[in-house]
Amino acid sequence: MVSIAEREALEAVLRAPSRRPYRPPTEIVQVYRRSRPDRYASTGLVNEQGEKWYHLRRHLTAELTSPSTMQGFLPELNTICDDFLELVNTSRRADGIVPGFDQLTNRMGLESVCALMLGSRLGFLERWMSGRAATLASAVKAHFRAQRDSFYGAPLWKFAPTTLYRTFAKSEDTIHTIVSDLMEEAKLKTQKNASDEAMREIFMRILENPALDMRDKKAAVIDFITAGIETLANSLVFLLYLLSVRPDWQRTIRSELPSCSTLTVEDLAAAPSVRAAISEAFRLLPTAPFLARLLETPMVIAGHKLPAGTFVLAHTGAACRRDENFWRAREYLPERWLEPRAPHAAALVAPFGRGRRMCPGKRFVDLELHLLLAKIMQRWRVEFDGELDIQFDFLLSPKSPVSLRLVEW
Ligand code: HEM
Repeated sequence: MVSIAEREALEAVLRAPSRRPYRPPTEIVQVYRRSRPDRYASTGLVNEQGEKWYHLRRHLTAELTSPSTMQGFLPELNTICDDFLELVNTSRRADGIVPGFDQLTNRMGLESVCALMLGSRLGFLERWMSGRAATLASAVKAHFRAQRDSFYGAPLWKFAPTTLYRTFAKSEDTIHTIVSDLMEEAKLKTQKNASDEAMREIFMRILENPALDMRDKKAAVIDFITAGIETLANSLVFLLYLLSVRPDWQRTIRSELPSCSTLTVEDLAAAPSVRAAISEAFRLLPTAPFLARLLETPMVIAGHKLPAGTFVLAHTGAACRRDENFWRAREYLPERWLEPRAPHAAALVAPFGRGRRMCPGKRFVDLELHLLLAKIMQRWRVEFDGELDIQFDFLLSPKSPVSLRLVEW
């Protein structure tokens, strides 16, 4: 395995043309799914390679990456964000502190990604979650942790069904069962009530696509849900934490926003300070701080010859913190995105990856983070005491629990 963080090396690896980029799979998912052909026709979009990956990508992501589908989802997303703010408000103490803010953002991630993928609201933002919502939330967490541990720990699970492997299999099993039930329910609801087409568009397109095996459809929903929740939740925590040191920027954001609660694409476009705040948070604290690739052709990097098949970790996050790539690189300065000061190697900021394997959730996340930040700033300013504890948890994650303060303007 080779790690790189130099600008030229990163550009060479991430810009190498490839029709079917090879990202090393998470082996525990691969092994488990191959052992369950009754449930899985493939290892899924995140872990497949080559033609099979291309087939899944083509049929599963067209709607998700379409600007018009996302615009159609905007009214629903406005409501989901408002419900999240209400949940935050009810959890807020008299001094403005919101204990366990990270848990709330996780519920927000679950509700919005499930609404997007299943076309119906599941109740993760209700004050008291249903038993099924709580079970799904903890299975998603266990699934994620087990993947991380299988990646970094001793690979004993490859030789015997260790506790780690059983935990992973149990979480995958729980998620599969719940997602199967939810898909059935969502299908029935859709047949009964065709009024909310924008919200159901992605789900129905996937469900009705004759080119996809039903097992792949379920695996896709599982993969989208598990890929989207922690990433989204962590990004919101990091964004608010970084912004807490810039009360002036918070005031600028607020001054650019209207006071109405339903925000449109035009409202967001008229607030460039929101975009700048988000871009800067992704530069300084990206939840996915590196990208993994397998070289398809031999390459010479910094004078070293690397053969085809080399596993490369491209540390875009580390490169973004170097002064040779960004002016005052270690500081949170959203203004750099409105008036760039050299050096400004914007191409190194790749929180959603690069090329054809880039995150298909990017457009959705962009919209959701814009809405959330705008709505929070309309109502409160954010304060944080001290430093946020961050751990490398497969992704960069805040060490739980996170408490921040939301103060009325
Ligand atoms: C802030 C939130 C998110 C971040 C930072 C993020 C980041 C990433 C990154 C870095 C990759 C790897 C890209 C590459 O190798 O070039 C990826 C892949 C992926 N993401 Fe996301 N993601 C986020 C949210 C989401 C959401 C909400 C969804 C689903 C709705 C999603 C679904 C996926 C899928 C399915 C892949 C695999 C794509 C493929 O291999 O073709 N992600 N994401």
